[in-house]
Amino acid sequence: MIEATLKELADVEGCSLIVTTGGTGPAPRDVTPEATEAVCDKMMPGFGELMRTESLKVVPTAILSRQTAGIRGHSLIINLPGKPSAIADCLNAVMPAVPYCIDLIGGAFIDTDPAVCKAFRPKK
Ligand SMILES: Nc1ncnc2c1ncn2[C@@H]1O[C@H](COP(=O)(O)OP(=O)(O)OP(=O)(O)O)[C@@H](O)[C@H]1O
Ligand SMILES: Nc1nc2c(c(=O)[nH]1)N[C@H]1C(S)=C(S)[C@@H](COP(=O)(O)O)O[C@H]1N2
Repeated sequence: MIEATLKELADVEGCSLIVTTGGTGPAPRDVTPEATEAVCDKMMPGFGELMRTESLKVVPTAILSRQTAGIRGHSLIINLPGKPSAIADCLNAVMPAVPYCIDLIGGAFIDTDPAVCKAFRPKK
């Protein structure tokens, strides 16, 4: 079901950015990273690495999240944990790199409010 939803958002709805919440832990029902890998053409391990690194500054149990990210067509899929504070910690960590990543995969041009998050695009 997660796989079908991710495919629909990417292929039918044409979403440039898809974020999932929850299901990244070790419990039997936590299968979001598996569903993400199953539908992606290419994995982006740096996202999970950075999100866990930042989350570790907040909670030692950050290592329990298997969150990852990947590319399907012109869509970037990012896994976030289910806890609202974890969502904020993780999105704040990776968001500056998201617009440029979406540029590189041919998605929509993403602008951010610099007061909230300053997008980083390397100078051409
Ligand atoms: N919209 C929300 N508002 C407040 N708290 C939330 C919300 N969504 C989830 N939470 C809390 O965040 C925690 C983890 O969220 P959630 O249960 O969705 O993730 P999960 O990975 O599916 O977890 P589990 O497999 O343990 O059920 C839970 O303690 C839940 O109460
Ligand atoms: N920033 C942050 N990351 C976090 C947490 C948190 O409270 N804050 N909780 C951890 C815990 S306790 C778990 S079990 C994993 C997986 O959470 P999920 O199953 O809701 O995705 O995320 C981890 N990452």
